[in-house]
Amino acid sequence: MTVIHISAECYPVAKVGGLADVVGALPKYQNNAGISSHVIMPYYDNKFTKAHNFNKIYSDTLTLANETLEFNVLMLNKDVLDFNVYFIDVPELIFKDYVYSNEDTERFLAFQIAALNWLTTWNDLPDIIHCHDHHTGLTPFMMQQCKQYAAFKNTPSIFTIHNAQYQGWFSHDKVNLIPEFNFDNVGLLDWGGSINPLAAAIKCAWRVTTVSPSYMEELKKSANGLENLLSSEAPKCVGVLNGIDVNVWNPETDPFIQENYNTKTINTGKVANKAYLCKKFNLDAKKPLFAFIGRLVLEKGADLFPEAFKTILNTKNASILLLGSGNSDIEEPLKDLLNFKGLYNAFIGYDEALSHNIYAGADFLLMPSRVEPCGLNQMYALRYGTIPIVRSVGGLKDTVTDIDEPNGFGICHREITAASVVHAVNRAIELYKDTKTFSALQKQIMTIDHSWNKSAITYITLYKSIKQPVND
Ligand SMILES: Nc1ncnc2c1ncn2[C@@H]1O[C@H](COP(=O)(O)OP(=O)(O)O[C@H]2O[C@H](CO)[C@@H](O)[C@H](O)[C@H]2O)[C@@H](O)[C@H]1O
Repeated sequence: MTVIHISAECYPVAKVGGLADVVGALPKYQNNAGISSHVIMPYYDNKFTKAHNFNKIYSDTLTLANETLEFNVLMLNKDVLDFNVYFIDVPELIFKDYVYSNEDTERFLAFQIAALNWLTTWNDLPDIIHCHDHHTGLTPFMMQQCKQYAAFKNTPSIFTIHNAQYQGWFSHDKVNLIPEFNFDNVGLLDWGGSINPLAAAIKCAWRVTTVSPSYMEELKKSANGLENLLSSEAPKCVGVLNGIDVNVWNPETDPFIQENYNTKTINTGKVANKAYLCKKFNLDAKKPLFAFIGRLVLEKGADLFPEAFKTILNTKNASILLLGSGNSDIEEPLKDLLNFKGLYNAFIGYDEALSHNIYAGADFLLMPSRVEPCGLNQMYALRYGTIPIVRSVGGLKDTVTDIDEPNGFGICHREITAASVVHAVNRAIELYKDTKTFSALQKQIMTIDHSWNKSAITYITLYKSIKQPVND
């Protein structure tokens, strides 16, 4: 069975967030499980592509409205990433040093058209086309409806929703960017008067998955306008919990961290990694270290931090370190807290190596998300013996059990308020003081298996079960 993942991001080639981690890991685990799994992604002019050699394996032109654009398909050898990655290079549109921009309608449509144009030239068509998020949301529609892709009418498409907040909306004025299709079916593209790639994918894909079972249920009640669509398409939708790449995220071998450790050496390992972080960021290593890594947006609950952190820092009972960037309304008050010298620090930006050091050196990881389709950070934290403090929502609800529950190992809260974050942190401080329980918990959480092994097989079972679109 040959599966093609189509995605805007893939770690380590281009990463903005968790989408890259999933697309950079799932194909590896699927190949290990015995199928042939590949990735098609845009070619960006970034650090990774500059450092690697590519073979040009195909060249052609594509039509985008009235424009004819050249494109190339470049290939990176399987030995580099443990799976084949094919890069679509449309020099006029995609060859840039960023992943997302405000020309994305044209860029990602050109990407999807080029990918399908190239795939139609394959002698044996892939068995499954697996698309990820709205940037590839028009692919299931084009496979089903566009004359030039008639070859794909019987090829199952899977669409995974990593985040339904972003839908890729654009005006019907731009419908002519999409290759010719029977205009009677234009309604498949529409939701609420705009072309909505996410909605089109939910309507046209043979199966839809979300990245955790709880998120699937939550979307029926809150999906940025797509609630009714998701409820009516429920028979073809299923939640499959993300996994993590336990080779990339392994405290025993992680090349980014200061001292490698395992369950036997965690005590000294944690102390060394925490000492490094505290020295680098001028924090008090004697206090429990709370960290946050992620986008500074409402979705992640980051707006609760200024008030919550101020209350916590005033007690002088904790050190706090934050890594992320996002809305300036949230960034600014977080920068104002820098006057709590020795107790608080923030790195506003993106730094992959630092994120590994934080998972390794922090005692607790904060995730007060309003919405969390799955969340990978809590699973990375567990693997590094860092106790997650989460709001029980989406994938966080599916992966973290509160210490007061049977077999619990994390700290959970329900409310989305600064006070509930403070309350959760105070519970964590109490736990930290009980050194015996705290230390046993650190060891216990490192052994929880969140590798992709199980979910990679769940996806393969899903692929194999698909005989026809659910609505036929
Ligand atoms: N400033 C920074 N510097 C360095 N690294 C940073 C960083 N900010 C974030 N990261 C890293 O980016 C990834 C974030 O992954 P998440 O799954 O938590 O969130 P995201 O919202 O991007 O993903 C969406 O897709 C994923 C995958 O399906 C879902 O798990 C999630 O719920 C959904 O919102 C992690 O690897 C994290 O370490």
